[in-house]
Amino acid sequence: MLQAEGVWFRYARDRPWVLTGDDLGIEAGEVLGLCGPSGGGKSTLGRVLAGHLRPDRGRVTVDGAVPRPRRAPHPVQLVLQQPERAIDPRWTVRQALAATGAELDGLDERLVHRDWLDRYPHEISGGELQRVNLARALLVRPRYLVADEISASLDAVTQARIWTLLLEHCREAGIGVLAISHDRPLLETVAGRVLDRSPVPDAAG
Ligand SMILES: Nc1ncnc2c1ncn2[C@@H]1O[C@H](COP(=O)(O)OP(=O)(O)OP(=O)(O)O)[C@@H](O)[C@H]1O
Repeated sequence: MLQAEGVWFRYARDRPWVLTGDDLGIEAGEVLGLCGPSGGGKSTLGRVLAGHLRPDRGRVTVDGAVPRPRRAPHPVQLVLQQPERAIDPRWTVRQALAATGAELDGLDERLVHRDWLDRYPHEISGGELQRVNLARALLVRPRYLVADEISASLDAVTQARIWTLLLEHCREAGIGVLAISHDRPLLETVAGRVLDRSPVPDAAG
């Protein structure tokens, strides 16, 4: 299980608290939706869960232990809205995937077609690039995936296609997913349950 236990976080000592004792649990293979207004702290929570930000108080555990990836990839991978920011434009798709250190044998070819491998990011569409971005996160065999607005800039057909492929992969591999979006109908379609995050009232620390 991926668990946040009493997590507090603020970006600096002189900044307000964004997370104030948050608790959250995701079972292996579960898809949990996280909804809420802009600025409510959804992305911040996602980044804390994926180990990109360290909580000021509280902890994040995977199966009861705080992940301490040194050479191994983090068991919680984070994928964001804009794949063009995540993938170096000077690398081909193959190079971007290989940079994870994982064998390309494990590539999910439903997500990434072979004939995209030797193209550069600008030579595939935005939806295709997001599929590469997801495949890259899945290539390192995470236990959990935080999908933060991954389909927000895509048309409805592409959005549905991406979620279908992603959920299929995660179901087969038993990967738990935190789907973050401001789009509640989308979350109700893809997730088994949906949590609402309200903005933090002025929190004392
Ligand atoms: N790098 C940062 N440095 C300082 N403050 C930040 C940083 N990132 C986010 N914040 C602040 O933290 C608060 C929560 O932001 P966050 O991005 O987590 O919310 P969100 O619910 O994901 O919003 P949105 O739906 O607009 O993406 C906001 O007040 C935001 O301004």
